[in-house]
Amino acid sequence: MQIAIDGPAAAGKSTVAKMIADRMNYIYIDTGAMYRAATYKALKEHVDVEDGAALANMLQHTHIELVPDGDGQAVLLEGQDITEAIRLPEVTNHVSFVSKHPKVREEMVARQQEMASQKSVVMDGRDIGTKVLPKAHVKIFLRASVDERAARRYKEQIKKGIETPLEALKKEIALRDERDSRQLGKAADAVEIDTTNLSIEGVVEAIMKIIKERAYQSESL
Ligand SMILES: Nc1ncnc2c1ncn2[C@@H]1O[C@H](COP(=O)(O)OP(=O)(O)O)[C@@H](O)[C@H]1O
Ligand SMILES: Nc1ccn([C@@H]2O[C@H](COP(=O)(O)OP(=O)(O)O)[C@@H](O)[C@H]2O)c(=O)n1
Repeated sequence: MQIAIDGPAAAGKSTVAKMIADRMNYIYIDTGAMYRAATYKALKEHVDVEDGAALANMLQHTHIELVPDGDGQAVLLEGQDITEAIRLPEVTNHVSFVSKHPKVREEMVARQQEMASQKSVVMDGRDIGTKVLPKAHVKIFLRASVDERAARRYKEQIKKGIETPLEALKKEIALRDERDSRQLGKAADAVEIDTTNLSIEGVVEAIMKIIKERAYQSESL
């Protein structure tokens, strides 16, 4: 069983994907964390984020692991825990440059498909329903207005003790939407959910309903 959840930054993908994985007892795979881990390493090793060949070469010697950790998921790079570090603004502001290179995407997509071949998964990202798991049983595309997404990030950062002005977050999200526009895709058979005015529980319930409907449809075939 494969569940694909795509959408732009701060639409709520990882929050609901984790909750769905928990309820279904499936593995959760955060593909954004993999692109973030690659970006973290490129910045650390001074690999030019505009050089696709150099990045692809770097990836050949890069071991990224996603390990279940309590409610969430730890990210290990060559065994080192970089879970927190990959959320820092320096990584966030460079990740779209790394993820735009076709050679980088090819390698990441292959790794993600391999991860999904072993077990039932809920995978979130930008191209899961279109490229990584085109045969996913359930495909969801989450949207929310830029204002709402910026407000969500703002609250999240305040909780972490970081105070970035709301306007700056709004600009950052709008810029990343633009830079990610080629990576982000809504599959023709994806169900779109606008989460702007929905609670987290509301989104989870809507997705659970779709999963149950799909399961019922396949049983009655
Ligand atoms: N429907 C929602 N209503 C309010 N806040 C939400 C909703 N969905 C997610 N959030 C909050 O918004 C923030 C960004 O969500 P996240 O799941 O990290 O988004 P994404 O994975 O799409 O970038 C988190 O702090 C999360 O708790
Ligand atoms: N399947 C994916 C997932 C993420 N990405 C890239 O990785 C970045 C970080 O993804 P993310 O899901 O962690 O970002 P947030 O939406 O959580 O801020 C995105 O801005 C994309 O550039 C991608 O290209 N393809």
